[in-house]
Amino acid sequence: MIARLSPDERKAALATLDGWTEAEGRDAIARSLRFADFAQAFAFMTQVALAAEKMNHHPEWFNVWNRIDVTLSTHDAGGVTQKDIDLARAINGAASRAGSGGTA
Ligand SMILES: C[C@H](O)[C@H](O)[C@H]1CNC2=NC(N)=NC(=O)C2=N1
Repeated sequence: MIARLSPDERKAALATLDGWTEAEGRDAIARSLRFADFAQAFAFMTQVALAAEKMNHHPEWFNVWNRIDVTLSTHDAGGVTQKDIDLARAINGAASRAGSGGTA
């Protein structure tokens, strides 16, 4: 089973991930994104869903209209692992392609 990152490792990884922060009250990382409208937000979610399936690593997310709140943690490990960092990087790539670099 993949190991959780240490607090220092997690901090170092977050420093390379625009828009991501430590989640409140749990061993997870989080980012909020805002798009032009719901259609753009949902198109982004579709891209991320395909990448998540490929990686077999899935986000916890909440969407209302043009906003998406994403939280990443590795359930099997009970905290943040390299898989979450990799998925966060894929999410940032999809966000910049979808025209939202902005953190809500
Ligand atoms: C059986 C399946 O491979 C596992 O449940 C995968 C699926 N996607 C996952 N996603 C996340 N975020 N954490 C996991 O531990 C995880 N495990």
